[in-house]
Amino acid sequence: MLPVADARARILAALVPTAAETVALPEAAGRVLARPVVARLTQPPSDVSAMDGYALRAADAVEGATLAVIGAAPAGRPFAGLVGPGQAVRIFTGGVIPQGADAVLIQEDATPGEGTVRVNEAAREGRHIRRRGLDFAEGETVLPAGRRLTPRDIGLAAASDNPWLAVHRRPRIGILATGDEIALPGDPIPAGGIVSSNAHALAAMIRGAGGDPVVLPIARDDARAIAEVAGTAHAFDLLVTTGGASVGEHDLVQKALGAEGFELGFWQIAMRPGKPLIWGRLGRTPVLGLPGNPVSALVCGVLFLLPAIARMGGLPGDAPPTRRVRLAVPLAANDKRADHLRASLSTDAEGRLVATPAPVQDSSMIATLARADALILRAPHAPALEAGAEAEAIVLADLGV
Ligand SMILES: Nc1nc2c(c(=O)[nH]1)N[C@H]1C(S)=C(S)[C@@H](COP(=O)(O)OP(=O)(O)OC[C@H]3O[C@@H](n4cnc5c(N)ncnc54)[C@H](O)[C@@H]3O)O[C@H]1N2
Ligand code: MOO
Repeated sequence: MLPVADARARILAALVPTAAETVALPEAAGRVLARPVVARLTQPPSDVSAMDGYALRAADAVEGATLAVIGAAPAGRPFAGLVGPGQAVRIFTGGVIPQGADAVLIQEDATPGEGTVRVNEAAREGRHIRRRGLDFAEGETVLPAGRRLTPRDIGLAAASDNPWLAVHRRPRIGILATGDEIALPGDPIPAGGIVSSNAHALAAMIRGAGGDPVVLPIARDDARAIAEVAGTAHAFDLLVTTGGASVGEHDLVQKALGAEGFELGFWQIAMRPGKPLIWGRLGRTPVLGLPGNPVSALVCGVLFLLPAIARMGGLPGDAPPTRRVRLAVPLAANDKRADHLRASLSTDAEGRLVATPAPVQDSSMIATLARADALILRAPHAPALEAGAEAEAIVLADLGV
């Protein structure tokens, strides 16, 4: 059985980022840049005033002086003339500093007269002037490739006059749920059957992580039904299956896809839940075979599918971030499989996170997973821990899961 980190490294090594597509700015938030964004202009384009007041020569602006006001420079309407000795131009925030002026006297420090202004406080050279190019210059790379675009980045792309951006295409991911016993929510449920939750939960996880999920019709537990989807695999950047990953006679995913040319990368991870995870390739399409148990499928989604989507979307695809928590109860020593205990979080009097594991950790219990805030990580053979001891945990809300 493969360690979790090795499995993730092998999955990430086999994936490549999707090609670039061009999208308009309103579509670009949350997408990952495939090419850098280069400023198409200099910002600000000229020296401009940072305040409402008077543009003048600092040498003239001594306390008590009266200057002639020879014009105005509102934002967007520069004053064409020259500011000479003893002169000033009325200026407003964002207005271009007229030639000859080297300071701005704010209006709170001035008294306007008839075509004049009295200086009540001396102005310093350069004061309240934003220099040309203060923010960025034409030709400068303002956003690097590989960056997930924040709303602030969208503002910068707009300010630098880039209405279209090259971003990685959303990875298109097929989801195939398998099993004779499963039915879609709302459909008739066969005797002894259950309603499929995995495909819906995985689709939501994929969409939230920036992928484009396609839920395929449920495949029955016979080799022909599963093999049928092999024909559609080429349409996807990744095919995710759930169920049929384990060792029973009805666990057919490897066998059925094998007849269609499936090449196994690895199978079985030293982890709980999620041991029977399958990784391989069908033609050019990578295949991630998740276990059928809902908690196993979704924990594997957090540990392997989210990094895979990040990698295909143009990001590095790191391990999920963890935080240090304190245990509310003691934990027994762990066995040889890395464990991921579903836990609720609270905050103690010192503001530290405290984790309480659910009393029953069965991998079929979707309600327990839905109510959990975190997965407490237990390394293989981790020793027993006292209540109050520290542990690492994945906080599910950190991942939007
Ligand atoms: N003898 C052994 N038995 C099992 C082993 C093992 O090592 N030796 N591994 C166990 C572990 S661990 C897991 S996890 C499960 C995973 O098995 P499969 O991936 O083959 O999943 P299924 O048998 O198809 O289903 C398991 C369970 O999950 C339910 N299921 C399936 N699909 C869905 C769905 N789309 N939505 C909700 N629930 C689903 C299914 O009804 C079963 O109850 O194997 C253990 N067995
Ligand atoms: O690993 Mo299974 O996922 O323990 O139920």
